[in-house]
Amino acid sequence: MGREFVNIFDGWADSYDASVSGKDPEYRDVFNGYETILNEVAQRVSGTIIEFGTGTGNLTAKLMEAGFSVIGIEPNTKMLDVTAKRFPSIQVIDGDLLEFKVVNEHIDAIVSTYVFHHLTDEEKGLALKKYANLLSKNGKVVFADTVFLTEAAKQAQISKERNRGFLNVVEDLEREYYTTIPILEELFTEAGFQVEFVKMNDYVWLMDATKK
Ligand SMILES: C[S@@+](CC[C@H](N)C(=O)[O-])C[C@H]1O[C@@H](n2cnc3c(N)ncnc32)[C@H](O)[C@@H]1O
Repeated sequence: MGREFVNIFDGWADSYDASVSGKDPEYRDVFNGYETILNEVAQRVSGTIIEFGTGTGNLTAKLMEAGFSVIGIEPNTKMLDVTAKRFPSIQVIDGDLLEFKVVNEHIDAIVSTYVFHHLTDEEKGLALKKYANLLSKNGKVVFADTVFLTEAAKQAQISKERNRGFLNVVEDLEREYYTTIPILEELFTEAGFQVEFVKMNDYVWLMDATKK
């Protein structure tokens, strides 16, 4: 479940770091302030952390630099290999946002950047309930991802990208499950979290949730 987009990353593993550093004009706005976004996520957590969708390990690096204990979970074999080779001292295991096995660990926080939109809204709700069961009171979920204020704002952004010929971004926005702040607020609250949202760029919002 939630793995329908995993193969797309086979073709992106080698060029992903060029995209996040702004070399792909189509994705420049999506990754605007990428380093700040990763730092902001890392600053809001501590302890033993599950990171979903490690990709090439850029958020993992921030968490490791801060001295945290990281368990990486990544469904794409190529991406998993990149993170595992970059950080041989940590566990990077095959799994996804919904299906993962973490044995005998006390988990303080769950993080991800540019990943949560791979789940439908229904799956997002199931995943958040699963995370709530794994965390103790005051445990944290901190995600950063493309989110829109409203469905109308999403459609306006798709039109803007179509008008400037950024058809890869249009395809991405129409293919995957980019959702809205009110829907996410409801899903986090229903799962037992208190959540706040912080706008990071034209696409990305940070979701900082604390288990009640
Ligand atoms: C856009 S990349 C983000 C990588 C990294 N987190 C970053 O911020 O640079 C998305 C990552 O999520 C992974 N992914 C795709 N579907 C997933 C799922 N259902 N659960 C967890 N990770 C998933 C992809 O394989 C890819 O490594």
